[in-house]
Amino acid sequence: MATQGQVITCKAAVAWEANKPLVIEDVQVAPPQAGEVRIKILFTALCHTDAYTWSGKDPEGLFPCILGHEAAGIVESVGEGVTEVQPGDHVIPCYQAECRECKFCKSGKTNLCGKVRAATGVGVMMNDKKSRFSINGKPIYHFMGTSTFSQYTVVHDVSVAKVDPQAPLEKICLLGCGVPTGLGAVWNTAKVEAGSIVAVFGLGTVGLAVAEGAKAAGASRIIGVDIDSKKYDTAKNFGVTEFVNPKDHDKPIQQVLVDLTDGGVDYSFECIGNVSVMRAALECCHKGWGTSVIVGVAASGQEISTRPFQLVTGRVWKGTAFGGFKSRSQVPWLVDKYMKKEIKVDEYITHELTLGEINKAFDLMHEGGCLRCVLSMHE
Ligand SMILES: NC(=O)c1ccc[n+]([C@@H]2O[C@H](COP(=O)([O-])OP(=O)(O)OC[C@H]3O[C@@H](n4cnc5c(N)ncnc54)[C@H](O)[C@@H]3O)[C@@H](O)[C@H]2O)c1
Ligand SMILES: N[C@@H](CCC(=O)N[C@@H](CSCO)C(=O)NCC(=O)O)C(=O)O
Ligand SMILES: [Zn+2]
Ligand SMILES: [Zn+2]
Repeated sequence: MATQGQVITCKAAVAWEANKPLVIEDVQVAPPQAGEVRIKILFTALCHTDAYTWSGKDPEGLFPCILGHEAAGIVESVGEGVTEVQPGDHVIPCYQAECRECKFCKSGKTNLCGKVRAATGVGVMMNDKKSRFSINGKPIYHFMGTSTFSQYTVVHDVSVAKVDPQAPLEKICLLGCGVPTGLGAVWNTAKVEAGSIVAVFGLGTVGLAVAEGAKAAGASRIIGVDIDSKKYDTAKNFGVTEFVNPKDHDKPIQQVLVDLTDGGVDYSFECIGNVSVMRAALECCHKGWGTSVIVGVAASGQEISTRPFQLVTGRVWKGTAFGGFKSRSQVPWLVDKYMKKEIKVDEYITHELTLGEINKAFDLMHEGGCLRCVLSMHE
């Protein structure tokens, strides 16, 4: 291939500083080194975690950087020793790696992987602890090991899922984060059983995917909780059977839910990133067995609290990263499920823009009507 082994200059949205508009720059992308893969990103969506890091509240946030972690593309070239993908393969970059060799991967207890996490947390590649992105010699940090707001990116080979080439990349890019997170929170982390009563706090993409997962698991009631009542109409299509707006009640929301459910829900999911809501989500769980899963990402310095008595009396507090899915093994399986129409993806896409319109896309994210906005990277 003509570009193999060469530096590629392409367009990328660079976050120079926290909260300052992203700037479309000509960025130099170095060739992949051993164990690395260079990907032509065709489509990327925006996730609230990109906005979180951009806001400056992420303790791992480094600037200047290239954000983005929910994308799909085609392998352009691979570094030495890469065997599982080759140029031309259709792939989804995975911010949660899966090396299949480390203590985490071999534990059988978690989807977290330890192989490259230290490097991805400080915005560099593991080989030489340097970035593959630069602008006129000035390094630009990677983000979450993916940096998909660039027409080309370099990732570790343990962070690439090879997927069905028939699958539409402009849709399956969503399987890089939000949708699997919600589905997996229900199926892998909570393991919701048929007949369960479920409460979902926050009806954005992640919360709606929780509802979808709970419906598939056979939940008998799926109670959506959101401060925006307009969310209920859409949420019904994803399985939400009842809706509660905390603003319509004088009582604390946990009490409202306990009263509605004869003592509390079997499972609750916090899909917002608000530590007060995390407490409410735990405390609305049924005594003796109710389990609450934290999915939302809260800002640096925020802490959760509750009376220990809540746990002493049998409630369980858990969290989930990427819904507990093993990325390289299970993202292709999720793509296949989408192709068989067993899970929704298209329904979460409310807007489509281009890379050049990325700041507008971030503005849209803060509007109630936006679930996922997909950017076409080469228009
Ligand atoms: N753990 C993971 O692996 C993982 C993966 C993806 C996203 N996330 C996180 O999940 C969270 C949700 O992501 P999203 O894309 O669905 O976000 P979103 O902003 O689209 O959805 C959040 C919803 O919460 C509602 N809300 C806000 N404050 C509320 C309150 N006090 N009470 C009730 N509802 C409230 C909003 O109206 C909105 O509908 C974010 O924090 C994101 O960073 C975590
Ligand atoms: N740097 C952040 C981490 C935030 C966080 O918890 N990220 C989630 C993914 S959010 C995707 O939209 C996650 O999977 N965490 C596990 C991991 O990062 O290994 C902070 O410190 O707040
Ligand atoms: Zn995300
Ligand atoms: Zn591993």
